[in-house]
Amino acid sequence: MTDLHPVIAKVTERITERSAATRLKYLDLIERGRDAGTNRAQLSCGNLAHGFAASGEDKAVIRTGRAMNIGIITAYNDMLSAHQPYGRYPEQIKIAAREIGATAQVAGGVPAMCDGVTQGQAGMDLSLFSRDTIALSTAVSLSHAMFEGNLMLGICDKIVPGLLIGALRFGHLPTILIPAGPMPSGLANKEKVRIRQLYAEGKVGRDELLESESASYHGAGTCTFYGTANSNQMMMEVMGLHMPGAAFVNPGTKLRSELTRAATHRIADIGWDGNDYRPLGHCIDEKAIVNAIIGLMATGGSTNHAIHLPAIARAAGIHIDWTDFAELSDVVPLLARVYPNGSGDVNHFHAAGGMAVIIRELLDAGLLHRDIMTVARQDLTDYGKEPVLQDDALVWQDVPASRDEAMLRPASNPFQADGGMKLLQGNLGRCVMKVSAVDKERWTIEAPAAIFHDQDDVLRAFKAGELERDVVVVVRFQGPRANGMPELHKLTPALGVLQDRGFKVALLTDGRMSGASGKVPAAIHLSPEALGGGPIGKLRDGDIVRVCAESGQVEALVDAATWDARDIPAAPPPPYDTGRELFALFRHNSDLAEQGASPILAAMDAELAI
Ligand SMILES: O=C(O)[C@H](O)[C@@H](O)[C@H](O)[C@H](O)COP(=O)(O)O
Ligand code: SF4
Repeated sequence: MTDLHPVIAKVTERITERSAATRLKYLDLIERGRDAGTNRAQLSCGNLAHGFAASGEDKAVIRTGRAMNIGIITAYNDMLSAHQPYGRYPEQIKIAAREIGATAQVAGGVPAMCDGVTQGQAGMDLSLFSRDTIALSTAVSLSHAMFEGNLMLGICDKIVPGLLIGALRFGHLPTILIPAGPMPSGLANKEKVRIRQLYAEGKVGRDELLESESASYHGAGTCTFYGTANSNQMMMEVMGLHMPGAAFVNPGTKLRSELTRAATHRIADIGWDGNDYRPLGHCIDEKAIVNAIIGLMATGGSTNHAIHLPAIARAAGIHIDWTDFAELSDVVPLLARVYPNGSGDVNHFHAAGGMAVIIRELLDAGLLHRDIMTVARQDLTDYGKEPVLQDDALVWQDVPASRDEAMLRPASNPFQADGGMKLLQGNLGRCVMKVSAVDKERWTIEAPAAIFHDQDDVLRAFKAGELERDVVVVVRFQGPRANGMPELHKLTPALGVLQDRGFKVALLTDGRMSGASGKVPAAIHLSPEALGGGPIGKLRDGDIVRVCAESGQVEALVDAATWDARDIPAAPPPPYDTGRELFALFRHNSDLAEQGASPILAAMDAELAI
């Protein structure tokens, strides 16, 4: 067994020191939450009667208060293919709870946006702030204080981060995330993208495009690319917040339902009345957060977590930054190539050994914290195994080696020596670039800027043939305070066409990209954003811009006198319609992407004077 890598130990220690005061305040909060605050013992008879009035066959048990009453937070809706299976989960969970003498009630529902449905549309401007909306909805649900355990049904992009942010403020509760798994593989992602690029070039029509998209996104379950949703699933494994190996088991299978049943039984074992209390606020500590960053680097996970993880950590009193990400990225090898970082999808990844291999390989190489409080019986060791049914019984088995080294490799023979998420900084600010899906010769792009304030204008310029050259496409006023920091993933096919035509192409933005974006170098989350005076606002058409993932540079190659004399152009009008005006409060109070772009945490920290 190899000792923990010294850089991982150093970064963990730095985070722990940086967070000491806020973490202590947080631990005190959850201590009080258990003993004197948010639980049934504090409720009056009237409160309790309201709480169990409609609980039917569970009423007698809930009324006695002698068994765990489990709160279920559900993000069910029919918009996300990933969440559609959750419709029947509460009934399954209630039955499983009764099997062990416990009870379960739906504490509340949270909204969930499908970024695939809103991609490129006005709704995408609500996407990032839907995370904080979910956190607030989780708090409203748990504020009923009727529960001694918390099971959360959420998978996709902003939903898991939002659920964790909200639940962490009730961190005295043992909490398990229950996934529903990926849809079976349909049309290969690479073929889907090929048809998209043909459509962008006008070589196929809308009918053929719709046929291709429908063959790719064809059923219930999470989309099979390795984007933000499946990065969430990976993170829940390396943080020990799922039942081990639950991440990528398909919906509608017996194994899936047995894992849901096991989570329900397990939550009752780890409450404060037992001898194995595992509250969420102790499970998510500095080591678990570092494990999540390491998991992102080892698997080529979504850049969106460079924003969500700082927010999740802050909700637990822990402060991380992009320098932490970059230093961990430098020492964590890339062990998986799942689309867009490779051609296989998450089903192929799981069949190859999936998270069990990733975790065991990283643990054995001293590249993960093993000694974290997980929801399973032991520490993270339990997560280096995969769940299977033996004679219909759920067991966990070793996975000695990858079953497909074309997409999953041992730490002794990685795809890349580092994790591929780079920190870039310079006279334009700080940003991140994921290079695990970018060919090495495109890690440095130096070209004239083409400036846009709207992604649709980029597509209009592309269609008009105005971008047929080496170009750094700059899309600004896309930050959280400007328009809610949408993903600009709709640009990927057009930029991919330009790149395939042999041009040197890069995207530079204070906005975001999808976790599914990939082959075009994109320097994103540029902070400070244009609105409010960020230097990206000083750029002009034709300026030479250099983005370099090797040297970590993002520079405008403009002489200092000219640069200093420039002002920032007027911002576009704030977004209006599709409910976007309702989120003005969030835009006006958001903090930096590197801090989590969270209006609710910014206001909370200000009020707590943290
Ligand atoms: O961060 C992510 O992973 C994306 O937000 C993803 O959830 C979104 O659904 C993409 O838009 C899907 O990709 P397509 O838009 O290419 O289908
Ligand atoms: S992965 Fe993205 S597109 Fe697929 S269901 Fe989740 S949010 Fe929607």
